Amino acid sequence: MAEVLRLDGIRKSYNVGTPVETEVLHGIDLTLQARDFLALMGPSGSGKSTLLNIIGLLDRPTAGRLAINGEDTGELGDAALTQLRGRAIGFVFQYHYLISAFTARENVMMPMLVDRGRPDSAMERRADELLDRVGLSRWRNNSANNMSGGQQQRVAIARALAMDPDLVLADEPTGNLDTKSADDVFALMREINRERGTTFLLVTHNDDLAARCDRIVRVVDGVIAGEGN
Ligand SMILES: Nc1ncnc2c1ncn2[C@@H]1O[C@H](COP(=O)(O)OP(=O)(O)OP(=O)(O)O)[C@@H](O)[C@H]1O
Repeated sequence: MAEVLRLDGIRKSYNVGTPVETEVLHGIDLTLQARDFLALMGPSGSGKSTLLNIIGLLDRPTAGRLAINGEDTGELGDAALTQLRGRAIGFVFQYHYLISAFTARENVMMPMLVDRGRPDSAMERRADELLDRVGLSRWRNNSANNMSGGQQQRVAIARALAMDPDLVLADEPTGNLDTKSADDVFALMREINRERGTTFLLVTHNDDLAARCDRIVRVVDGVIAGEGN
């Protein structure tokens, strides 16, 4: 099976070279295969967001090796990292970060615009297909600020899929939703994982949702404290 992500001995310190230098990740090893659906859990301050930022190529580790689709990222410069991030990784956050004055379709087109520069009809078709998939066909011309929290999070999921990523990183994607919307949004991610084989890594504090993932990895004080399912 294809290996999407490999972390070997990832360490991360903040404020390096200052008197308050602190190491918050102390050697993380983790492998994700295509089709994995993994919940990352752990107490507040344990290092989950730090780890997610490193996996998402938004921050670099202080030590250790990170490979995406078999490609070692340690040697890549900033431009190459940005390009790899855009093509291989989709992001869903607790707060959707949609552009509120843009329509649902325009929001979903954003990653394609960043990649290709100017809008074209193929982007529109792709955005419409994705909105159809997340159940929002009829809403494509609505501005994001006229949609419910659950609908906005569905738009954010469609946007995360715009570049057909291998890996979707979701940081408490249902943390801001009522129980029913949270359930629907989780079920949608699960369906997409099964249909497309997209790998998902989900940070959650919700035990019920975690129990519905294939793997649960617990981070405590910057180390992996255990894995179950
Ligand atoms: N930019 C930063 N500079 C210095 N310290 C930081 C920075 N970001 C995070 N930390 C520290 O790193 C540790 C891990 O934080 P992190 O946000 O990764 O934890 P978390 O598990 O995501 O927590 P939560 O569940 O509350 O989001 C904490 O002690 C935090 O204070």
